[in-house]
Amino acid sequence: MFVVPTVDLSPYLDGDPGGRPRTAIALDAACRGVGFMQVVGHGIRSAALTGLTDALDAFFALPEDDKRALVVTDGTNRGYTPPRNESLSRSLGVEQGNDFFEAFNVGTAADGPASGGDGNVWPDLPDFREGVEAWVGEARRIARALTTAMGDALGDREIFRRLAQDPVEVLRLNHYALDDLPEDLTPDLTDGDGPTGMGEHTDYGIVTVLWADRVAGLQILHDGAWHDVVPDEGALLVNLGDLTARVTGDTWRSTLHRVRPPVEHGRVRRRRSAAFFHDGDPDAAVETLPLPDAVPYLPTTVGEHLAAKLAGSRERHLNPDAGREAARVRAAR
Ligand SMILES: O=C(O)CCC(=O)C(=O)O
Ligand SMILES: [Fe+2]
Repeated sequence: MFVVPTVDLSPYLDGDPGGRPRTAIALDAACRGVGFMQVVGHGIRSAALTGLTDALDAFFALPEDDKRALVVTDGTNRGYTPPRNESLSRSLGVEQGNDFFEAFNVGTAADGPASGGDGNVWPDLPDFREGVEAWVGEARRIARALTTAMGDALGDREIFRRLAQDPVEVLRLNHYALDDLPEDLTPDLTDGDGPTGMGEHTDYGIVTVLWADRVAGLQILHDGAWHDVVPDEGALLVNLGDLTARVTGDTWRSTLHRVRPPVEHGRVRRRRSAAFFHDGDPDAAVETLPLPDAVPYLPTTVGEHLAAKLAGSRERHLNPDAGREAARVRAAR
């Protein structure tokens, strides 16, 4: 049976440091096998989660015009993304229609606008910014603990920290809801088989810390088949991104995933998620470590790699430099 392994991160947070070797071993197994894990022992207080979900609900309930006023056009990965504006599968060089998710992004100065600053825009909603920033603080704390544990598991505690002194970090709030099913999709839809909320992709960075509703929809590719994944009660999902696959020469996996929220009685079931991408410093060099089974990638920098991926998903240029991931998607079709 397919299982997403559980990793207790508390020894790397406020738990007993004596538990670290055990956590590092469990993490290594999860990273080699599935590339996704259920993370428990993260210590996030329920108030922080309520702050996040209240902010998310308030934002996506705004009138369309208010949301569209927060579309950012300077090429940065910020602000509102209306439905059907992106195609995540193009970040892999795979052609597909546009995804129906809508999203809102905030991030750090590391990939902010050329004019300086973090480039964030904020809706005029009480407590929104506080709720989102508090969640970013929690997700960042978890990402740091994870990269320390990942370093331990590879025998070099600082390996990922060296790539992320002042990193690109983006929080994307995702909302999957469709008032009307698009006509061109309706004939194919039976209960349980949804349209593409978010196309198949790998995440771009080092590691992703994902909170999601306990509603089906997230599917991950493992051993050539797509599997539904729902977070365990109180758990966060964590997955590895392409930069980690590059560093480890695919010893650890940047797992393909997609979102197809279920259709119930002819309607898509609403689903929410918040993905925190911990992506590294733009000018950090990314090279494959000499691990026993590593299949080396050509050296690149964090910035060059992210630019190629975002050009695919946002500007619809098929990414020609993602051959290994694209081959896996095609093989599963
Ligand atoms: O909504 C989800 O569960 C996954 C979102 C995701 O994969 C992403 O934002 O990169
Ligand atoms: Fe993702």
